[in-house]
Amino acid sequence: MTAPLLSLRGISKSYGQVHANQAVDLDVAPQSIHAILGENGAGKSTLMKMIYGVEQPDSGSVAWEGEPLALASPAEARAKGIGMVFQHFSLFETLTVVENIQLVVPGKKADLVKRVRALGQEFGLEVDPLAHVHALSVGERQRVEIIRCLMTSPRLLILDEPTSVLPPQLVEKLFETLRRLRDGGVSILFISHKLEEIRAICDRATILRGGRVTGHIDPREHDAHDLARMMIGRDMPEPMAAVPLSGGEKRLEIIGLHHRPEDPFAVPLSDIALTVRSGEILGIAGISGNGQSELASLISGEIVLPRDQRDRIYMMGRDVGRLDAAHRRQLGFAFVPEDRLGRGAIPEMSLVLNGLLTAHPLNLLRHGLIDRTRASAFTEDCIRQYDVRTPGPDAEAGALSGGNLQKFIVGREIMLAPKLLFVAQPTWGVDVGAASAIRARLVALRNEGMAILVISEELEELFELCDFIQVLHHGALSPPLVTKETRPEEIGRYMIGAQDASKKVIA
Ligand SMILES: Nc1ncnc2c1ncn2[C@@H]1O[C@H](COP(=O)(O)OP(=O)(O)OP(=O)(O)O)[C@@H](O)[C@H]1O
Repeated sequence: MTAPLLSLRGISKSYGQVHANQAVDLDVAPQSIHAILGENGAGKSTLMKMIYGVEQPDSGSVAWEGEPLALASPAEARAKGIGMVFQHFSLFETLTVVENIQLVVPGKKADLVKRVRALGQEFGLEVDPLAHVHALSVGERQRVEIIRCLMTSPRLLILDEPTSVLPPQLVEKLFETLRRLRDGGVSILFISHKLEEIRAICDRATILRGGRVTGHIDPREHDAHDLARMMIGRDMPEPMAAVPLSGGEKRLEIIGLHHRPEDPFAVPLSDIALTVRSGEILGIAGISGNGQSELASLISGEIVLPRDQRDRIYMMGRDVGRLDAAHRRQLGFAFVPEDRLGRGAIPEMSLVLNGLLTAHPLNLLRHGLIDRTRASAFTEDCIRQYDVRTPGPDAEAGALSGGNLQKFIVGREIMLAPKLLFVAQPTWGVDVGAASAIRARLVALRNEGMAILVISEELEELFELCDFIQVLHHGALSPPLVTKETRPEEIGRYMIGAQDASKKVIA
């Protein structure tokens, strides 16, 4: 093998009692796309943070082109030619796209605007350089992160789950970008839970389990089942079979909803209509930035409708358009937002307190004070049932790995036993084993009569979960399509606004 670009030997890192990485060896060859595989909490992000200078190893050595390397900060890593796109974004919401880029990339604003547009077009990462970040969807924010990284011309690019919020069309485009970068001399470290993607794009893979390397392989020589087994150490759980539709009562109904958000960068919604009944799962497909976050805010109650908009949103038979989130929850509504660190959890607070945020009605308070015993018991139950890997209920939410925090939030909301559950991006960042466990749980709840609404950019996920799918495009929803009778390409056509077929639409 040619001399490695980057070489790690015996790298270890602990956080208190948690051994996030133990004696990790890794060689990244020049011009390679190298996958780092492992279940939630296996230590992938920690390892990447050490390579990028965000964290420093407790022991072990790093060599860059054969020379010893010790990085005290990301700025030093960037100066060496190492760039990283994080799983959780590091953009300032109140600044525009180009202002965020200016913080890292030197240059005049006007020139940077031009470069952002040009790079966006070249790599299928279009985003308005003058838009404010707070008005962008998760998918668009990720595009900004990737563009910002490419603008520093890295020799090693670290991508932590880059495809998790990209629609299928853009994943293929991103892969073309990555191949082009590799052919141009850049090496890429690629973290993903999507095993088919790893097989499609990576030429090497290193597998981590419990912070240790369990193998270095060529992923093209193994099928996805093999890879999953190596990662989680056992076979994948079987999908849960859905019982026939019950035709139950309407738990969510939206009728002719128009909404023009105050924010000029947000997507206006027009004539939204959907129904979710007890015992069924409705999925909303679509490319991010087509109105998903606006629709989610209106359903969750984060935004209430103006006085003149009556009879637009019904939950459990009640007009809830003017009710806030807390009142909607009182009716039996629960919600998992897509943005787990901003809306789903408070990173600086313990899991117990994060549990209380929405689960306090489950008798976790006494005389207006927190009942520690019950609150801890609730949190421990959630940790156990949803296989959340953490030292315990007093751990800070922000210290959990991304997938483990997602499992915690999904678990907390399901444990409220809602009549209507709304989940945005249910398995974003969750490893394959845990993702199939979450999906199986959602189908089981549907079988027991819960009404479930799911927003996801992953078509495969929607096809596995949903009875019906509607597609959101430019703020308008397609009619409901019966999942069993619909092919993914048909959904794809609605996603890009090229479909007008009315067949297979339910009455
Ligand atoms: N700042 C921190 N403080 C305490 N523990 C931490 C911290 N960062 C990571 N950990 C712990 O280290 C372990 C490895 O976490 P890491 O984020 O590297 O996992 P991961 O493989 O990237 O997981 P995921 O796929 O869920 O993103 C986990 O048990 C996590 O809880």
